[in-house]
Amino acid sequence: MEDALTSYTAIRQISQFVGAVVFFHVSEYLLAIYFHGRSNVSCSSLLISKHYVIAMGFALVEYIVEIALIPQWKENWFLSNCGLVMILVGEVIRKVAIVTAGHAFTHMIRIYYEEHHELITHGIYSIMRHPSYCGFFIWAIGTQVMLRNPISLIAFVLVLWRFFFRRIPYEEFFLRQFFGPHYIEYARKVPSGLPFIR
Ligand SMILES: C[S@@+](CC[C@H](N)C(=O)[O-])C[C@H]1O[C@@H](n2cnc3c(N)ncnc32)[C@H](O)[C@@H]1O
Repeated sequence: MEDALTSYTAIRQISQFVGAVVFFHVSEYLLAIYFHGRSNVSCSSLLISKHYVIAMGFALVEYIVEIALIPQWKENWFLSNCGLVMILVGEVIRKVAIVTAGHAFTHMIRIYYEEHHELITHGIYSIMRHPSYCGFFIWAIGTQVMLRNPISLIAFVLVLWRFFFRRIPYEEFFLRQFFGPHYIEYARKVPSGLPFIR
């Protein structure tokens, strides 16, 4: 067990995982401060919820059990590197979305119209309506492909898809209230950016 955990494979894959997670959360927090000001940003912008900690904790436990029992399984570097590429691509898509939306981007879904909230339809928002969700979806699944965690991979796909399947209509209910026909027209032309979600 100790040998497996101190192997090159384990050290590299766990470091990549921890690095990806730390970079994701710290950069989300710093961007929120940049666009909304320190006094308007709370620790919730670190995006660390109870469910998230359970999911990531489960993924780490799965990784440790599998590398101890079937270390050769973790050594398919082609797939692991594909996961690393997904992490980078997902991170870039998400951050491009945040920077493009700027002040309009809030971690909590706005349920009241705020002055200066403009509808963003340019840049990456002209390709998909929910680029930050698309980016997070790719990023999170990429972490499990990189770790070569089959159980967590399936669980992440199902749980995240269901989460966005519920969140997007809720968010868009308010966007239609705020921007009326402009949002309806935008949503008619531009896909959501998540598979099988209109
Ligand atoms: C967590 S952000 C996610 C934004 C978007 N769903 C995405 O994936 O890039 C949620 C906030 O963004 C705002 N929002 C979402 N789409 C928007 C758009 N096209 N223009 C302006 N604000 C938007 C919503 O009102 C909500 O408060």
